[in-house]
Amino acid sequence: MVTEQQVLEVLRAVKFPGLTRDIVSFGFVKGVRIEGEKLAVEIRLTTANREAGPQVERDAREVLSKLEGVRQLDLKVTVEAPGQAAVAPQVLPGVRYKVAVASGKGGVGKSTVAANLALALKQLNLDVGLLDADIYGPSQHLMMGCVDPPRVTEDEKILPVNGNGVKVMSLGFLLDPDTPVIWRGPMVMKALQQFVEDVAWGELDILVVDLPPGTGDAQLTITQQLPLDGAIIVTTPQDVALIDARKGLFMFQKVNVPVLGVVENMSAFLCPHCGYRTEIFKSGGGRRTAEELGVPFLGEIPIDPEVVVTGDAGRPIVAARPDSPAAQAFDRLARAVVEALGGRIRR
Ligand SMILES: Nc1ncnc2c1ncn2[C@@H]1O[C@H](COP(=O)(O)OP(=O)(O)OP(=O)(O)O)[C@@H](O)[C@H]1O
Repeated sequence: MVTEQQVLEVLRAVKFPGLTRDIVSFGFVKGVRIEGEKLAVEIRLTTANREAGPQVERDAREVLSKLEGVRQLDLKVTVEAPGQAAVAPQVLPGVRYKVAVASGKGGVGKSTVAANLALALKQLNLDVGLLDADIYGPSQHLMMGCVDPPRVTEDEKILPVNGNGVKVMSLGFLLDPDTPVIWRGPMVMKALQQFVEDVAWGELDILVVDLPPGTGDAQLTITQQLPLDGAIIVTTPQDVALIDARKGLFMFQKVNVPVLGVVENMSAFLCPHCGYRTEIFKSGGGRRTAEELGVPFLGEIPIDPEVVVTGDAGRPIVAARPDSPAAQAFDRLARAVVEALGGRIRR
């Protein structure tokens, strides 16, 4: 008799159309039932690509029909669009909005923006969570000043950690920083699934998700596991960053996640002594890119050494120095995000 293990093994040969990843590691195989020589397999895809369903069905049927010991195959492939109402209630039911913070390239300050955005939303009296899904360099637990690791309740739910009033869950709590990224893949996908299924987020108005930088398979997988209501793309004003910001936009369009807008970080330096504005990395590119791409421009965050110091100290600038120009820029960003989500954000 065929085993579930064997079934999953052969299904690993079925790649998600257009990607190098297979449908098993994406978590699309939802059920395998074996009764004697009868095999029933259910595959549920989350994608906006209409051709994906028939192609996966063809490929899966081909590999499954070659399994010895199977006489009758009942294969069911269903396709749901990301963010579709049918999917949303199962995933994070207490969370009103899930918004990703993404960047086309590393080092543009995506994590800094995610942390401060979460805090600025908190200051608008919202219940906020922050999920750090940056597999390459999870840093939110440090930036948000979370000292203790998460606790597990009696019914085996993980409690997010309080960081400056925001509920924080970070891959950094789980990953040994020395584990090479190449080994992290399966562990990370499992951990992310847990963040969605086993973390007691409770009732939240908004969950901010810090994505890994870039626009590859890892980012796509995460955006497919989490039905997102929107994404914010962080860029710096240099041309290279702007080119990558465009890639970010196209990635979200591919998976049908609305891009709420572009934010330009490290925009200009405002001298704290005389107020003089110096455009260290140029300025205005974020706005131009947003206009070209037809998405809203959500604002500019100035370069400020205090952003680094406060982030490293575990109390980001929005919490530590709410009157500073950078904190005020984050406040404007938070209001723009609320606006982009339709204004009525409270549960
Ligand atoms: N507006 C800002 N002014 C000054 N420094 C900033 C600003 N934003 C971010 N930084 C600093 O830039 C560095 C990179 O920021 P951060 O780690 O948030 O980037 P990232 O895009 O998330 O990086 P990664 O690609 O590693 O995920 C940090 O030292 C951070 O403190």
